[in-house]
Amino acid sequence: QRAAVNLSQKIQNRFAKSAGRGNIVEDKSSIGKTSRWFHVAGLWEPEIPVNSPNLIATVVLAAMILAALVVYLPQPTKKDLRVGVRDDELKIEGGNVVDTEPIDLAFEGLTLELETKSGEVRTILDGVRGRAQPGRMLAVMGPSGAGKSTLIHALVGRVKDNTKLSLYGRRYINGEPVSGDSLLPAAFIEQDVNFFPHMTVRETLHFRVELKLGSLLSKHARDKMVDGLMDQLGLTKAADTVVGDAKVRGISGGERKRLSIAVEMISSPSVIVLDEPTSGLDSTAATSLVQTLRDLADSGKTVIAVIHQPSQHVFAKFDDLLLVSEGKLMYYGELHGVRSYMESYGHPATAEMGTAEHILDCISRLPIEEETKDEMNSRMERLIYKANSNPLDLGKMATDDNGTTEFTMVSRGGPKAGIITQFRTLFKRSFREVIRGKTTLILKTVQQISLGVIYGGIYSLGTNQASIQDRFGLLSLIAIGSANMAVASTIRSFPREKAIVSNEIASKMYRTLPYFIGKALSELPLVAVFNGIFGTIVYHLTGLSRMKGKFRRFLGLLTTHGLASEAVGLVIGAVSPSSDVALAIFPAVLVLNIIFDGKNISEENTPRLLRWIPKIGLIRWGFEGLCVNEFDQLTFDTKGPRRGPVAKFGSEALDRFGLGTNTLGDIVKAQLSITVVSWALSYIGLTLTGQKYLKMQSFKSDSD
Ligand SMILES: Nc1ncnc2c1ncn2[C@@H]1O[C@H](COP(=O)(O)OP(=O)(O)OP(=O)(O)O)[C@@H](O)[C@H]1O
Repeated sequence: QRAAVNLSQKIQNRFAKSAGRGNIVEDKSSIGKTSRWFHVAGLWEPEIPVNSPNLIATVVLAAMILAALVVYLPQPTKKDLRVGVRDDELKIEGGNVVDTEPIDLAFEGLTLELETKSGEVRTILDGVRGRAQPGRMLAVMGPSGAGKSTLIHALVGRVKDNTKLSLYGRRYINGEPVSGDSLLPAAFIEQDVNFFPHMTVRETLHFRVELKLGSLLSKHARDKMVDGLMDQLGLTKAADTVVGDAKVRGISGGERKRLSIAVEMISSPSVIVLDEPTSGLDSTAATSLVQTLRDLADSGKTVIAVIHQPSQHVFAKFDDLLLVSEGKLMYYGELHGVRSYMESYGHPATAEMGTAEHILDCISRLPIEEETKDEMNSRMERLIYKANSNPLDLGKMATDDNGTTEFTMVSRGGPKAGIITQFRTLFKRSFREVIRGKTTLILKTVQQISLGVIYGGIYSLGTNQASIQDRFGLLSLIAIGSANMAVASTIRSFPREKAIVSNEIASKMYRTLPYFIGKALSELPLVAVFNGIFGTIVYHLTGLSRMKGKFRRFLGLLTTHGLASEAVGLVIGAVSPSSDVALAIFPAVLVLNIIFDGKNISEENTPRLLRWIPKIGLIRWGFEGLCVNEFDQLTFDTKGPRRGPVAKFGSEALDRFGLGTNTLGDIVKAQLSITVVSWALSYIGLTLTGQKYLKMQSFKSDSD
């Protein structure tokens, strides 16, 4: 008995010490107003001499200002355009975008080298040349891995920046050389274009038209343009169907391809470059899509498309052909001449064999019929030699300076739409996505209700001493559970959205800031609703305190906690290149947050270097807020079952974990600070991780 009394005394002493510790740092009156704010946000620690948290705040603010300056200050125009080719300044006449000037695109010496892990250099493209002209369609064909996709990315200036890659070559537009860092003003349609799945075809086009042409067109003219584009690309039937994705049933594969062309056609670009537009389509859909491209070419556009195993119908719609194999040019010329060309080099096709199939056989390093290995190699060498030595007119203009002066294509200015239109349009899109994801909405509702019922079925809080432990346990689980859910759902969806958004920002449709504000605000109502559902059930079933105002404050605190958690999810998503990376980072972030949630490790025993973590801890502030709200003014029976020392008042119970030194106001401010700083970090992350492209250096031989 004596030992038990001693132990109890020891524990009480320890708690008393812990309660005292809660007051050690707390002479807030001596801290100025601003410092107090930092203190609340966990960014100020008066008694730590090296003020690292404060340093973090300063660095974050400085980085934000720098990022804002980089993004918002007018970018200098590199060099004026010397020829009639325009940048992305659009001209509008009679409510329509005036067709941009036809573009004749020629290229030579396109070479891409990759430094492999062993230090060797692998040549992915090897001096490819060719020409694409207005009113004509150029097909790029070759075996798998030949370099077709790389070639068209290089042509438009979109080979992703990578220190292991070196890109060489020269491009000419209407005979004049363009600089290596020029992004061609071309519609570039990748193989898989991502769209927001819950928007209809019409809404997707409206969104783009509004942001791309902004105030240049009236509402009526914008509607007319959207109808015109749908008509031109055969999308009228699907106008009011949602676009969909792998999970959401939407328009067909062919219609998706058409939509990706339609969104690029808004600014009526002169060049249309497509990476395998027919892949995944049946032969009727493929033929009909290529006919649409044919119509565009006939209207004066320059069309370049990588095609894979085309049917004879599809193949015959092209005018010119560029064949590559192992990164080397195998043929460039008119399409109708290729069969006889191969025949003239000793590779006749049987009558029943399709031309496309035959030429792929001719340019693949695989034996044709009885061919020996040497014969196969000599066939390849002969074709490579001929393709590269045949004279080719690139339409180069004679210039005084031997064509060495390049002109740079730059996109002048920022988005066409004003900042308010950008914000309004982006908010509308985000909100629509949030509320139209019916399956997600239903699942989340069921999830919140069942969680509330589970907690309600387990916990039954009274006012005895044991209920103190139950209260702490329940509130801790609520804080952990709702943070986990909010962060996880944000990082699952955001990286995919980021891919779309980064492209849209890169094409100067809008700025990062209005996107962020629109996204954050659009999610707020749903955070409040779901927390409301869960909070109402759990609050009433478990028997949390019914004192006046506490339930309302409980819901408010859950909402600010949810908001802060979503913001943290956004940072993880913004700095991660993919969902997989984000999901890999997430457990570590969550575990750290749980460890330092305020009750799992005491402040005294926290390694000194890690003491800043609880100050910015998501769960710590959520847990503390819920506890302060619940225990405030609560009294407990001093008899009956108990865990640890007796606490008559709620404040004594709070003291056990060193809680209760911050007011609810302080806690909400801390949660809002976490939210704002997380938004700022995500904004910086998104701005700094924007896509960069490799600059094309002049010919390989020049630089060797
Ligand atoms: N950034 C890169 N890093 C490493 N290898 C690359 C890179 N870009 C291209 N390659 C390699 O270059 C080769 C050509 O790739 P590319 O995608 O251009 O081929 P493709 O002809 O379009 O093939 P497919 O028809 O199968 O799509 C491939 O072997 C690819 O792995």
